[in-house]
Amino acid sequence: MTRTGLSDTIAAIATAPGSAGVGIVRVSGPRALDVADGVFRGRRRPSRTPGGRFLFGTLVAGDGEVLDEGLCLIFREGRSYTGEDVAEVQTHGSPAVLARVLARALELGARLARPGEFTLRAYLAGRLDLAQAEAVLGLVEAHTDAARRQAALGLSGALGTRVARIGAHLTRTLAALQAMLDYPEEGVPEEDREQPLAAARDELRALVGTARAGQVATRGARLALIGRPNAGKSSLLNALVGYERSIVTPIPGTTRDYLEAGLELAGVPVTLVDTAGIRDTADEVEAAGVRQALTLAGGADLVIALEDGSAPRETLPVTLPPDARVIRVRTKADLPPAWTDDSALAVSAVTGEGLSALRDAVNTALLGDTSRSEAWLTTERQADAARRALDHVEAAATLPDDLASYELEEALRCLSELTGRDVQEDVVDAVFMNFCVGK
Ligand SMILES: Nc1nc2c(c(=O)[nH]1)N(C=O)[C@@H](CNc1ccc(C(=O)N[C@@H](CCC(=O)O)C(=O)O)cc1)CN2
Ligand SMILES: Nc1nc2c(ncn2[C@@H]2O[C@H](COP(=O)(O)OP(=O)(O)OP(=O)(O)O)[C@@H](O)[C@H]2O)c(=O)[nH]1
Ligand SMILES: [Mg+2]
Repeated sequence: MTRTGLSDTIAAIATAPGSAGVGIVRVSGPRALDVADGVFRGRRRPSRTPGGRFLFGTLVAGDGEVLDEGLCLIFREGRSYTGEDVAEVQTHGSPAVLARVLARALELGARLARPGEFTLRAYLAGRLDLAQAEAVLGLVEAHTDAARRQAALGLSGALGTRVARIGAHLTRTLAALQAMLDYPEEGVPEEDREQPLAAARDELRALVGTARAGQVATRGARLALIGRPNAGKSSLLNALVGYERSIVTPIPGTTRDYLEAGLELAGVPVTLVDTAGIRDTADEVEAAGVRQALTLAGGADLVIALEDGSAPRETLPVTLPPDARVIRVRTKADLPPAWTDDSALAVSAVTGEGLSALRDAVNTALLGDTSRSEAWLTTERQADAARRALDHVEAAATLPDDLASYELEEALRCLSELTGRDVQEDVVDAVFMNFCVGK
């Protein structure tokens, strides 16, 4: 479906809807410069202008009415974002102007671009690999610096480089195995096959280990605040977001329905979820809130388990997720402690004590010790391909040479899928489905 009409000339508004300083209509394809000739009037015709130039002039409707003044940028085939002839008409950023310029381009024979079609064309022209195309989408959607950094790394091809390094280890191992099968009497030194295989395995494990951080950085994370009534959950949420989002009273059982608040923690978009205090209760409404709290804890990326530090300790009547997904907090640290526990962070919502240590702990729990300068796996598609590659590599280590070769070839296939050199059309289509029109 995405693959029909790829030699058409396409047009779309490339800037966000609404008023802005400047707005852009982008046209790409074999007739892009003819379309530009029809809508743009300047000292030269776009079709007579070399690539890499821009012209100043007016934008005109079919009946000659001047729509706006603006610029026309000219890119020639082979030296443009899509690889095709491209004309960009840059107007004042008015939705009314942009709508008329686009309408004129369609009148002149362009068709409306499908979502992601400019970037799809760049991919099909070999100007971007699939991981880079995903990074373009990630950049467009990046609302935090952590998301932007990973997308920019992906776009630069850093993920592709990391994957290629693993592929090179696998190819070396395969060559050694092949030599052993072809010339068994000659023998191949142990280090020629064991070492590259171990290197590939270690690097793949590290790469797979970045998937959680990569998805958290791009998609954000949900953090559930869990504890007994009066533990200080709502107060902590308010302290973290910096305003009175949730009702706080000295009465246990204040929060019944859950509520959410968004904030940015260490560059990661975080949704904090305040929940009802967990206890056995005969109150039907409160009991429903308690059940909801347990469900929310189960679905969260990270649970913050709060215990009142100013009162005798009572264990939480719930099974928490594994340690990596829980941060324990002793609340009300401004009051004399009724108990202490080294595994619980002391925090006061009143004085702010411990809040920055809590932010650090959240950051570590979400992003781990993954190096920030290396490219991460940022989509589930990438993570899935890397995990399958790792499975094959781990299988290869335990198998006789001929079967190991097969596993390594499969692993290489998964890696090339990751960067998009060997992917099914429907996988490519699924990636571009998420794009907006104009990208
Ligand atoms: N106005 C505008 N800004 C934009 C884009 C765009 O298309 N238009 N981009 C789009 O998303 C991004 C920039 N990406 C681009 C990537 C390659 C080329 C390009 O024309 N490359 C040619 C020529 C290089 C050169 O002259 O040195 C090439 O690689 O051959 C243009 C934009 C972000 N900013
Ligand atoms: N001194 C002190 N009091 C606190 C602190 N945090 C919460 N409190 C008090 O503890 C009581 C309960 O606080 P909440 O934040 O409503 O507790 P909660 O866990 O949301 O309670 P429920 O919604 O009932 O489950 C209130 O009287 C708060 O003022 C703190 O850090 N220091
Ligand atoms: Mg509350």
